[in-house]
Amino acid sequence: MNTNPDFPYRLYLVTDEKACLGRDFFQVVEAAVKGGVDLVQIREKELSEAAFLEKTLRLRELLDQYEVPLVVNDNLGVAQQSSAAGIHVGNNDTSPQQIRNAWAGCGILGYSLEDETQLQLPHAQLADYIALSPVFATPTKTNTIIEWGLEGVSRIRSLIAKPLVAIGRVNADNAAGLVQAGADCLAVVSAILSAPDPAKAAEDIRNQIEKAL
Ligand SMILES: Cc1ncc(COP(=O)(O)OP(=O)(O)O)c(N)n1
Ligand SMILES: Cc1nc(C(=O)O)sc1CCOP(=O)(O)O
Ligand SMILES: [Mg+2]
Repeated sequence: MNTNPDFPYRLYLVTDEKACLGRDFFQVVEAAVKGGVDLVQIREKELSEAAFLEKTLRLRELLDQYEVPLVVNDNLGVAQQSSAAGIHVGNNDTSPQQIRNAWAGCGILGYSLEDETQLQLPHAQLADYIALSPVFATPTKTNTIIEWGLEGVSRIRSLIAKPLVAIGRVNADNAAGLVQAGADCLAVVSAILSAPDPAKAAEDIRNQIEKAL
């Protein structure tokens, strides 16, 4: 288990307005934070650049009240203009090298690992955390390549000391196993945003994480 003081986060909410099932986006995210989410990524793939920036600024204002950092998915311009805490990128996005060169204020740089050989890339070496993409296949994001599974989490844990984030069909039933396998932080979309009670769903996952630490 990683105790990196620069990445103390355990429960990472990744947004998707569709997953809120028609409920108010900001109220659902706020409930999740009250339930134990300690890091949020805004990931809204269907918005225009202007709408994404506006939503990011509004979400930042909300999260600032709880001292919960906001990470922006993919979009370096929006991340910089909103003074977000950081950015998450995958293998088809702006590279971590470009981000480090262009944005001195980037506090949290996340990178999606889809293949063990990518650990050797500068992408992985420049990242503040590595996301295992995905630990379990999920209908929320289908353009993925592999499934790491618990065995993949353990293998990557044995190879690197960097914080490891598990994403993909994470829920209260598999949370403890993922932490025991070596994940430092669990990233969740639907098990929280689509839950009847998002605060309780976050609290249940958080409790499983804390028990397994
Ligand atoms: C925490 C976290 N992990 C993985 C991803 C996926 O990023 P990426 O591979 O760039 O895919 P998109 O999210 O851009 O569709 C993520 N966003 N967050
Ligand atoms: C945003 C994202 N990235 C993934 C990856 O594998 O890189 S899986 C994913 C969505 C995770 O949604 P849910 O918690 O509903 O399964
Ligand atoms: Mg991306």
